[in-house]
Amino acid sequence: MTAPEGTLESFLEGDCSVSEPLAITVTALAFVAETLAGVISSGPLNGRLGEEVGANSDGDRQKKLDVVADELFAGALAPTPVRWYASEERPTAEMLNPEGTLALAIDPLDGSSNIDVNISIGTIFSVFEAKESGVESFLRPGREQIAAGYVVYGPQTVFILATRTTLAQFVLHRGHFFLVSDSLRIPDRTTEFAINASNYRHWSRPIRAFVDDCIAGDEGPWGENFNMRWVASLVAETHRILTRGGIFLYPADARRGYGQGRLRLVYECAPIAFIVERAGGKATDGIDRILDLTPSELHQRTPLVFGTAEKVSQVCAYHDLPESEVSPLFGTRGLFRA
Ligand SMILES: O=P(O)(O)OC[C@H]1O[C@](O)(COP(=O)(O)O)[C@@H](O)[C@@H]1O
Ligand SMILES: [Mg+2]
Ligand SMILES: [Mg+2]
Repeated sequence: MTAPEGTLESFLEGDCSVSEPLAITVTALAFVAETLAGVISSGPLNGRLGEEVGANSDGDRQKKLDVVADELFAGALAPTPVRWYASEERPTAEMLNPEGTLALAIDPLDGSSNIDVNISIGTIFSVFEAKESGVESFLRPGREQIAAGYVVYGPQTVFILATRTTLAQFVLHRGHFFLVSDSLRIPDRTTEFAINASNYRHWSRPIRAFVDDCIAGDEGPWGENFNMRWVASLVAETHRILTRGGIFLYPADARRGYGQGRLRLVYECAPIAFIVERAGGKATDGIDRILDLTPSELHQRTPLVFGTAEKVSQVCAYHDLPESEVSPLFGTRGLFRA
């Protein structure tokens, strides 16, 4: 076994981009992540964690573990410098510590549909300097984040932390998160894409055209074969792309309620975009940079396309193609052929 390089605690102490309030907050998040990892790994021995217990303010069904995770995070963060807490599971931002200087948005449990089937799930978080009100603290462009991260509860429990200057990966081992990498880079080339293909008929023409051209493989304009993955846990897809490259798409589609896709800007897309950019990748809504979008409400959704920079740029280019080029009747998309 490789000797661990140090713990999350020692990393937080030694990294000058981590202020004391941020270090205390991240330590509390890691404490809950460790607790949740234990709860999740016992599965049904802890009762039915995937049981439906209601719906959140956004209309999503809530599973028991969604609620348990939200309460654990809110409880652990209450004595930290977090002034404003915004969660997928709560209608509005809530004040935790009136003296606090930070605002933290969280998807306490990401990938809820995978709870009962023992597939990787996770937590996503985003940190800003707090402003006077909860609304002002979160309804601002994601580029103003001071840190973001995620946890994957999978075969390994992995904690990813991005600050304005660093991106570090830790793995849980015997009660401590150990540093395993501080130089994650998304590979520059990829032939792997991730999208829920069951929605094909609901997509816009540029998205269909891009996916058609990936599926066409070495007979298509890119001249190479692609592989496809869909885990249905954003954290797991992000971690795969951070590790071996790829492109993820959750576009807008024509289904009722999916006009802005499925994923939430404040506590899913913005933190993932912050991490992906730190790793040299790109994150857009298909056209515009995610980190430049200003949300108008806490639970706002946005289409999300992220991963290997070259591929994400190509999706933007498909949106600029003339209608004739993305028409289903157009068999030989000329513009991208070598
Ligand atoms: O079931 P679909 O439509 O493929 O959506 C899967 C997506 O939904 C999510 O589960 C949404 O997150 P939550 O589980 O936190 O609501 C993402 O993790 C995942 O990428
Ligand atoms: Mg989620
Ligand atoms: Mg969730």
